[in-house]
Amino acid sequence: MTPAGSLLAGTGLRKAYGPTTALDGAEFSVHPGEIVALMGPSGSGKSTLLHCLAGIVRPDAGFVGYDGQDLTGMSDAERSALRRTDFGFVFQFGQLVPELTCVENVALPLRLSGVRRRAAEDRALEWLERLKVEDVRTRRPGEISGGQQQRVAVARALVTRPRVIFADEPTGALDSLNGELVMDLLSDAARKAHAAVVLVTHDVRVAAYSDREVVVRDGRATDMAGAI
Ligand SMILES: Nc1ncnc2c1ncn2[C@@H]1O[C@H](COP(=O)(O)OP(=O)(O)OP(=O)(O)O)[C@@H](O)[C@H]1O
Repeated sequence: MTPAGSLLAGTGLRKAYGPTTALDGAEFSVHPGEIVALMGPSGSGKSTLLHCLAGIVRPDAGFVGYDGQDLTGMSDAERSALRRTDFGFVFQFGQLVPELTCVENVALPLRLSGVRRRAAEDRALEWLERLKVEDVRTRRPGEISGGQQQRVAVARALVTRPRVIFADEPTGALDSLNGELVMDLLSDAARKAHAAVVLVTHDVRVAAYSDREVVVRDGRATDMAGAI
């Protein structure tokens, strides 16, 4: 169902929004432990491809295979359960729950999978320390900076040790030092925990952390290694 050795793969993915073709037969695959950067001009379909691969957007045609399962054939409930247990998300905006403190936000995915409050918050605090935002643990997202929010969101994405990490401009709100910190932690997730990491970025410094760059243009994806 997926190319040999790959953990996640999309084949013949098509998606239109009204008259706009966002994906036009895109192909993509990623192995465990591999970091792939999706690059390309604005509006070329990078985010749509990421969202299809993550089971957030259902493609009009084509299929997504994950670990021997057909993601496109699953019900919404099955896909949400899979996203919670196996996937981690780092998006630039709007992912923290405004009513919860930062430590509660990071602990949330663990709580949803049945970990007790104390243990979940201990682990959440360790990740806040790794991201150097432990000092904002009792504050709510509206009371901290955009860059701090992004680091809290990275902590929340990594706390469950996901098998696939989807990151859309993961360093967009960060200065270069904190950008490096986030990229080092995403690299660790790939190298040490063998997570597959799919990154959307315009930043060549971020892309430099990847093993492979895939260029998306007019809704099609081309592996740069194959193009050389
Ligand atoms: N929800 C939506 N409704 C309507 N059109 C959409 C929607 N999402 C994306 N599109 C359109 O689909 C095309 C691909 O968008 P997408 O966001 O995937 O591109 P992108 O490469 O990620 O762009 P950027 O680099 O600017 O974030 C664009 O023409 C965009 O306007």
